[in-house]
Amino acid sequence: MSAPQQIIEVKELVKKYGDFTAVDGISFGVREGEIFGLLGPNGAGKSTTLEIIETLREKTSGEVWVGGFSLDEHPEQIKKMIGVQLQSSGYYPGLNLTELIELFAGLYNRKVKPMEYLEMVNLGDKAKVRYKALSGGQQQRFSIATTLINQPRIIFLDEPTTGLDPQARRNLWELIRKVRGQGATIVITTHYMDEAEYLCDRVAIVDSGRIIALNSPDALIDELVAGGFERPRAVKKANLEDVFIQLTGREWRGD
Ligand SMILES: Nc1ncnc2c1ncn2[C@@H]1O[C@H](COP(=O)(O)OP(=O)(O)OP(=O)(O)O)[C@@H](O)[C@H]1O
Repeated sequence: MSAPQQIIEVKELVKKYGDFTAVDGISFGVREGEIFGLLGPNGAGKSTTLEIIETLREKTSGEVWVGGFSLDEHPEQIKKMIGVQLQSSGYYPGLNLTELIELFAGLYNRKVKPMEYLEMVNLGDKAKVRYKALSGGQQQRFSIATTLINQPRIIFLDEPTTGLDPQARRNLWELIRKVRGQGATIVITTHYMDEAEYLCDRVAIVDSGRIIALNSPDALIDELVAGGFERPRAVKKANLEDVFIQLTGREWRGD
């Protein structure tokens, strides 16, 4: 097969759990430097797809390349170039944030200044606080900091804003954009349409283990409108979330 042109290439990926097909022949490519979204409802197969690319889950069939390396032949090379967001259960509850960053750095065999990472995600004042004492938004920001320690070319974020309030979500969106601005490619799963529209350069809409559309959010909307679609009522220039943010402020707070 010819050499892949994109930083991630997925071809005809299938994952079965017994008789159930969770991922049903998915193919897509991710371009270097983009924020690529897997958008779909609960159970669509987004996490399964992500975990296979991350080398954390066995596939049933299909092919995956990351940074030119085949998942079947060079999973170790792939692990070196990716940053994976751990679920919160993966953190030692008794360690403070500085100690946790040092622990990760040790795993990756890197010397780092923990404060640089904490400041990047606006947690400099929490350096001596334990992970479990953080709020939901702070925990998500911290977990993004840990994905950066390995200086990865590609960062995978699985539903990074689920359960956060509007300020915390928007703060996290800005953080994700900042990380991309430093040169990383980002693959994100979400079931929030506004998140995909705001953050992603391109999205694959996943449903029942298949990709049913893939394009930039603008192009997908334009295609729909070109097909004669009209919203049933006039579109307002703001939504309730905008009202909430306007009233309660945009600044960092105890999120
Ligand atoms: N270990 C497993 N054994 C059996 N079925 C599984 C397993 N893991 C996931 N599934 C099933 O595979 C389907 C896809 O799950 P997956 O977690 O990939 O979906 P998702 O799109 O990420 O959804 P969510 O947003 O709910 O996380 C679901 O129906 C789920 O129940």
